[in-house]
Amino acid sequence: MKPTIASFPAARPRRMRQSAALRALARQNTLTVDDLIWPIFVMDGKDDETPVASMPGVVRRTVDRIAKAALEAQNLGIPAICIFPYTGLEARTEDCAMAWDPDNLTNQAIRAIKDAAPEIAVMTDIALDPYNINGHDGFVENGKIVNDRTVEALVKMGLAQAAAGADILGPSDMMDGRIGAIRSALESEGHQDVTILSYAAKYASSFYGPFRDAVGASAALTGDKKTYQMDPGNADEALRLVERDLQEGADMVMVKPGMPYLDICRRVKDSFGVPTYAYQVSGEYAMLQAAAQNGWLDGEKVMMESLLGFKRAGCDGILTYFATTVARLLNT
Ligand SMILES: NCC(=O)CCC(=O)O
Repeated sequence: MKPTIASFPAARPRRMRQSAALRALARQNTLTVDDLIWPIFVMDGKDDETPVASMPGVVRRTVDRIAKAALEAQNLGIPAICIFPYTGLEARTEDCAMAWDPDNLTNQAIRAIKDAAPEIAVMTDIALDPYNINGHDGFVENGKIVNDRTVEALVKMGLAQAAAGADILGPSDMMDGRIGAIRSALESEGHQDVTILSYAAKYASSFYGPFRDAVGASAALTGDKKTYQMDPGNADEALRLVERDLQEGADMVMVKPGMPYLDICRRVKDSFGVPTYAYQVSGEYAMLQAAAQNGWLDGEKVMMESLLGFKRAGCDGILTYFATTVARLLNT
């Protein structure tokens, strides 16, 4: 589209910026509570929570507290909540069997949320890393992360989450062929209405550091995830992966991290026009919070501006640790 504009002084673009009223009328993108997905951390125990040191304002909660938090989120109008389990070394094994245990932390949390806050959509994470002794998203054989055997395990993990009542499955593992395998298993096991939000373009990023502290993965992880997550220099590959995941049965797609990858969000939205999400990851959150705590940035303003940026880049929603803070602000 090429806008037709007069030349100066007939055109004075500042006219439309002169008052809050005119700016509001002309504003193309806005952030609403409907755009938010709230990632939360669940841990073992009862009626307890512990702060995540590298993510000021974020806590890990026991299942009962997760249920309360979900109800609070539902009351704020937040449409979805995404569960990540905190797992110590004792939950981690070579065969990752806990990942598809019907009573693992995630599945307990799904049931508790469904009970306490039935209207909020429950999203999960599918990857073996919380239960893997070496912290990888897939099985490791002779130093290599193996694809096809991992996909079989991811299918079991997804089916257990669907059986527990998850509304949105989020395969974040970046193995090849997992979306198709999960989709056909859901079909044949009677879970045809369960949606898949594929982490289609997930980059091997250094912005995940605080998250790995939050879920207890920092100590477990050996090496890096560069053989399965995307190279930060690539853009066209993201479009190929999104297209593939859509063809395999994803309902929604995600770009991750968020702020450094807004170009990818825009290209994905323009190319496919499907529900597109970005994950404003832990490092992005930590960065903004640290600067705000030092008085170097206005925390509230940069929070809102950073999230509006995702809307402008074409996203339909954002996974953000700021979700409840933003919702409260938008609701006042
Ligand atoms: N699979 C989930 C993540 O890797 C989250 C990353 C983050 O928030 O840094």
